[in-house]
Parts: sequence; structure tokens; C-alpha cells
Amino acid sequence: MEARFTFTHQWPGVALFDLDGTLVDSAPDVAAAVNHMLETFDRKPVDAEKVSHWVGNGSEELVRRALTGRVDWRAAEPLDDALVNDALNHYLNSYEELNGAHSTVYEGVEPFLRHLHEQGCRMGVVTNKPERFISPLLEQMGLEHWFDRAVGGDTLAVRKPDAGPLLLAMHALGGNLGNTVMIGDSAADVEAARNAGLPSVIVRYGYNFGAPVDDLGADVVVDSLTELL
Ligand SMILES: O=C(O)COP(=O)(O)O
Ligand SMILES: [Mg+2]
Repeated sequence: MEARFTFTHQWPGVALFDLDGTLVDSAPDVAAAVNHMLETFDRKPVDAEKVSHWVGNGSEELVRRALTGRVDWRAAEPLDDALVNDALNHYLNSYEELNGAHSTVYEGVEPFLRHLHEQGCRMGVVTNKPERFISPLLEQMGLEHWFDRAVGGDTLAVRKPDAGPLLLAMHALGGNLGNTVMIGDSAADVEAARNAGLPSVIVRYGYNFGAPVDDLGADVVVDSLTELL
């Protein structure tokens, strides 16, 4: 942990948080919506644990992964564009109904957010979730009052791991490259932070897939956000 926050002298200024797998365990609702879609398209249901590892790169990636049953859907049989489009619409409509129903806030999140707030840190959410789902979820989880800016996967033409959404939120919150940190759960978060020139903190409890969390190259890896207090 010694290497953490080499930027301590200017921090906390702005903290950007990933949503799914970092602040909120939304996998039960995502999985229910995915399975609703799969059922409609005559495919076998998948368990929530498996679906959770498909979350983090946006809804279209999720639907492509669900339709092929694999993270690396590009290596599977090519998917028909019309099918993907219909499945995506179905998933989004279904998720809109379910958003937040069985989601929970991860342990350690509330005390960490409170502490940062008390320190004068400004906080934002940068997620690959469609923008319209962010506020309803944060409101249901009782987290909305901590955040002054939220950027979704469709707010810009690019999403994480592109730096754009992080830089948008950082500037909106009055932050700069010397006082801002990205806190997330997966490769898209670490890469987006790196692309933006920002340090990253990664939690081990989220939805990362592929390389182990400790090998993602984050500046800090924690089991709970309270470790940062
Ligand atoms: O992929 C998504 O839809 C959301 O994932 P994120 O909140 O972890 O960015
Ligand atoms: Mg995430």
C-alpha cells in the first residue's frame, strides 16, 4: 500500500467512480434483464455470476456476449446486426423496468463517500451504463446526493476505456490531471484512467474478467474502499 497516492499532496480534489461492480452490485438486475432477453430470443438462461463478468464495456457488448455466451464474442460465429439491435432494444427495455430492484450498495462505499465529502472532495460517476439509467439507480441506492456529475456510456460518442468520459467529468467538477483519481473495478477503468493520464484505484470485489485484478496495472488495488480511509 505504500505506493498509493503519490499524488496525496493535492488529493482529494476530484474522485471519479465507476458504477457497476464498484459502487453498486447491479448484477442481479442486469442478469434478470439479460435472461428475459435470452428467453425472448429462444436462448438458454445464464446464471447471474456469469453475466456479471460481461458487465463493464457497455450494453451492446453485454448483449453480444450474452447472445454468443462468451466474453470474446468476436471469436464466435458472426452475429446478425438486426438480431443484435433487436436484442439490445429488448434488453434495454427490460433493464429499465428492473433497474435497482435487486441491486445493493457494496460495503465500504458509504463511509468512503462520506469521508471524501467531508474532506471537500468533489465526486462524479463515470460508467459505461446508458446515461438514463444512472440517476434512477443512484436514487434508489440513496447515493445520488454524493455526486455532482454523471457521465454514461452514451453521453459521448466514446466510452471507457476511452479517456473522453473521464476528462468530461473531471473538467465539469473543476478537477485537473494533478488532483483527480479514477476508482473502478475493471480493465476499462484502468485503461481509461491511463489514457486520461490519471491514477487509478481498483476494487477486487467487482466484475473484472480476463487478467487478474492485480495485473491490470492500477496504482492501488483494494478489497474494500474503507482500506483507503
Ligand atoms: O458496462 C456497463 O453497462 C456498465 O459498467 P460500469 O458501470 O462498470 O462502467
Ligand atoms: Mg464496473
